[in-house]
Amino acid sequence: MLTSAPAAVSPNACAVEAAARQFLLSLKKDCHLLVAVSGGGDSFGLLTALDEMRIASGRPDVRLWAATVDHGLRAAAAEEAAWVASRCARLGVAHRTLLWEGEKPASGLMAAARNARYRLLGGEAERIGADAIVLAHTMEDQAETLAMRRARNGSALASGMAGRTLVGGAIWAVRPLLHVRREDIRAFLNARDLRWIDDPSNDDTRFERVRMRRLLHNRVEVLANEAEKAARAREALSLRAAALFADAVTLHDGIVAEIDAGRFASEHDPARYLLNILIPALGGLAYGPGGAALDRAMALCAAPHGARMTAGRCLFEKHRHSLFILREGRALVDAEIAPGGAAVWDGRFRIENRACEPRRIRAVGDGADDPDHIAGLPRRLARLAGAVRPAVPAASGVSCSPYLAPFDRFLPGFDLALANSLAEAFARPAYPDPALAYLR
Ligand SMILES: Nc1ncnc2c1ncn2[C@@H]1O[C@H](COP(=O)(O)OP(=O)(O)OP(=O)(O)O)[C@@H](O)[C@H]1O
Repeated sequence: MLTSAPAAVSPNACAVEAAARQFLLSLKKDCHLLVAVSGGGDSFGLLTALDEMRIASGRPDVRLWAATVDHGLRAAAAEEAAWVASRCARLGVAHRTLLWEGEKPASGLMAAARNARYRLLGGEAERIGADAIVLAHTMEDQAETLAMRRARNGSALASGMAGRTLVGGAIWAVRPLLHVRREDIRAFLNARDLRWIDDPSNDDTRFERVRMRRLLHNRVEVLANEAEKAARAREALSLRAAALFADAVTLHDGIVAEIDAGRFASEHDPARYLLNILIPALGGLAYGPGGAALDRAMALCAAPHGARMTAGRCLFEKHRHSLFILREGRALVDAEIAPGGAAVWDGRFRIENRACEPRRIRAVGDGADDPDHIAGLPRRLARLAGAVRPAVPAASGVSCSPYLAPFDRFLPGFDLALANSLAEAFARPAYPDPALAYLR
């Protein structure tokens, strides 16, 4: 384990105190926070600042917990978590180490580790009854994220990280240091003679983020300002998409979207944004197809009757004035659900098994459903839609509720209104309102 304390002390150490104070003052009374502390300078600085400023800003009612995720990927991780635990004990903050157990994937390890980290933090927040999770992403993280998304998507509409993200449909993860420079956090810790752990992967140029960091040099503030503007533009676009959803989309039985093709063709930007959410919601994937697939789907709005395509596990069909979208009938995988267990099936339905035996969930398949069952749908589409539902026999002890893949794992704050419009149409509860969850 390495700890370090570079000598330079920036005059901006108080930026950390100011951000912590502002955040604390925004919180509801008796707010319970779970601070995600890796032991690095950013998150240890955040915990220290929140602890100190709780008293200094007159918010002793705010209670802090801390958690460290040991991904089980580096030998030193357990020792680092123990170090965080010892620092928390000194501050009088309850701490828990959360271990990522089970098989690790051979590819996509970093994304899987990130998903596991948020799942574990969400579970711990629920266990202790926290009102929000607090993360220590900095201005540098914001600038790197924006630059990486631009490089990947080549889009002028790329945005940075949201100031808050709903995790697992249940708890908001908040980023109060998004406007604070990393060097200021280091200066804050140095001024208190506190040390932290330097994670060696922060210098590992096999990671895109590390390579991007080296390229950015002195563009951090410029990019962070651009991220701020992009966030406002994205939120406005998302609101327009929500209005378009209400006006120009009919959802049949929570399984087929019927789009007013003329409206979509005439409102290109919000329509494209909305399609990139509707497609994964109906296809059961976490992300929309973006790029060329999305352009083809938009072009289909103006195509003649009978035009078809597939993308993002969805079938698209143009009928006179409507574009229909539904899950296509391939790659529907069976799932076995243990007694008393729950799982997400096909990324579209949350299935709970209250029976005493395991239950195997599969798609209804061809020819099993009443083709006229879905009112207002052409018979052939009704039959196709019936076939991609989960087969849930009556009185089997199994219940099934809609799952919105693009939002139920991670919902960026920008999209809250849009997510709630979809939640209502899919007949599922609204997502938690930050104003009720943790804000004053
Ligand atoms: N092992 C960990 N245990 C607890 N919290 C962590 C851990 N790793 C990261 N965090 C939290 O997440 C914040 C961001 O960390 P980091 O920049 O490494 O994550 P990232 O993967 O780049 O971002 P994201 O988690 O949004 O994808 C940290 O400041 C800390 O609050």
